[in-house]
Amino acid sequence: MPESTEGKVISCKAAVAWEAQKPLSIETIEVAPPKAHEVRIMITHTAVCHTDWYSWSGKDPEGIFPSILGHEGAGIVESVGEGVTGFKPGDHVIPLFVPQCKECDFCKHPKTNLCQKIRIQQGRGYMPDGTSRFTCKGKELKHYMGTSTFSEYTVVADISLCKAKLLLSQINPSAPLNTVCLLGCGISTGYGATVNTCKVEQGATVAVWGLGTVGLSVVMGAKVAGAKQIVGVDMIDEKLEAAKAFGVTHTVNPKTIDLGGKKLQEWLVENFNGGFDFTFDCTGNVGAMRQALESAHKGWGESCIIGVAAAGEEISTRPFQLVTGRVWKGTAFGGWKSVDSVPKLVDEYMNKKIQLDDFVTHRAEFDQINDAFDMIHHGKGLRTVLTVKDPSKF
Ligand SMILES: NC(=O)c1ccc[n+]([C@@H]2O[C@H](COP(=O)([O-])OP(=O)(O)OC[C@H]3O[C@@H](n4cnc5c(N)ncnc54)[C@H](O)[C@@H]3O)[C@@H](O)[C@H]2O)c1
Ligand SMILES: CCCCCCO
Ligand SMILES: [Zn+2]
Ligand SMILES: [Zn+2]
Repeated sequence: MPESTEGKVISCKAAVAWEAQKPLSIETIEVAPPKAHEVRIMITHTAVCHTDWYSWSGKDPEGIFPSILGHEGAGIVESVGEGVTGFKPGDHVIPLFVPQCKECDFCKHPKTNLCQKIRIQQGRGYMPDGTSRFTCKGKELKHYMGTSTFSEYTVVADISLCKAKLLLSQINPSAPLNTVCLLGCGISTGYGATVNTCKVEQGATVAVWGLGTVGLSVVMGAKVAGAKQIVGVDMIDEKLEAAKAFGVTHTVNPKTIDLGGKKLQEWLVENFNGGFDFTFDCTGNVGAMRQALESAHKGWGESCIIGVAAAGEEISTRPFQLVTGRVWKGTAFGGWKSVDSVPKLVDEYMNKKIQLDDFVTHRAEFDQINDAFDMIHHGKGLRTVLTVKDPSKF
């Protein structure tokens, strides 16, 4: 049994983002013990979400450097700070970039999951007390999205963490951390956008722009909800082909389709019975967002923005699109009240109501993190899951 590290600074490996667009550098960093209402976690596995790449690109105002990025991870509690009651060393956990304090006005409101308790400091790259737990070569490193999973050890607020199990059952030892880490962001988001934000119903028609992990989890949610038609839109033919296995019934490549001089949304409205009950943007491209809105059915169509556009980008449409009954909305983390919901998603996976395994197209070692960034940026595969610190090896 390794010597206890409780209360001590831990030196460990991390992928440091020193500057925007510079390859992440595997360094030895120091991780301070958790303060009150904080938890220190050994990260066993993490994936790379497109948002990690977006923040790394320098276009994200909350992409601060130097920092430890990463927000789609899972791990094991190493130690807890004063006042933490819901976690103990050894618990299997998933860090949450949307916290749930259950005290703020947002947590108390049924229409949102956007807990605001630690929002300001999290956006500044700090823990709730306004300081960092990370240093490297004498320099302070910022936190990211309140999770920073690109490190063998990280520290999160206790309201930004949930157990990888249902709240009422014992720890679900069979929940594989190397797969349920995906519930930390992309899959929970797309699935939640469908079942929470839009409440897609049996027999609905759906169109999804962007067939990456988020888009395909929208497709999975639409299938679970009983949609009768799911149109997938992507510019990469391999993505369109792969999407059929997830439940897409029709595919459209905006780059190659013959629109007869029409806009894509006009063509879709003409060829798909006046448009769709629900459309989703999972690209981050404001042009695609407009196509999605204007492909929603007149009178009742709803369009949901999930994609994160570059800072300063704006969306536009003619007001008449909304006057005639279309609804434009958006979602963060699929509307899930995170601490309460993610353990239930773990069980939905374990009970085969939703699937995660097919979203893992690559597995790699932590040192290969830059390859994973390159792959997500070039639309190769879906999720690469990195083994950060393998618990079986010590
Ligand atoms: N709102 C949230 O809570 C939340 C959560 C996770 C991810 N995101 C965002 O969702 C988006 C998707 O994330 P991901 O990890 O699935 O990314 P991804 O890169 O795996 O998938 C994006 C897909 O969109 C396609 N695409 C890009 N531009 C397009 C266009 N104009 N028309 C059609 N297809 C286009 C790409 O080919 C790719 O297949 C990103 O913007 C990400 O930042 C938001
Ligand atoms: C808060 C909405 C953006 C979060 C994107 C996570 O990938
Ligand atoms: Zn994400
Ligand atoms: Zn709250």
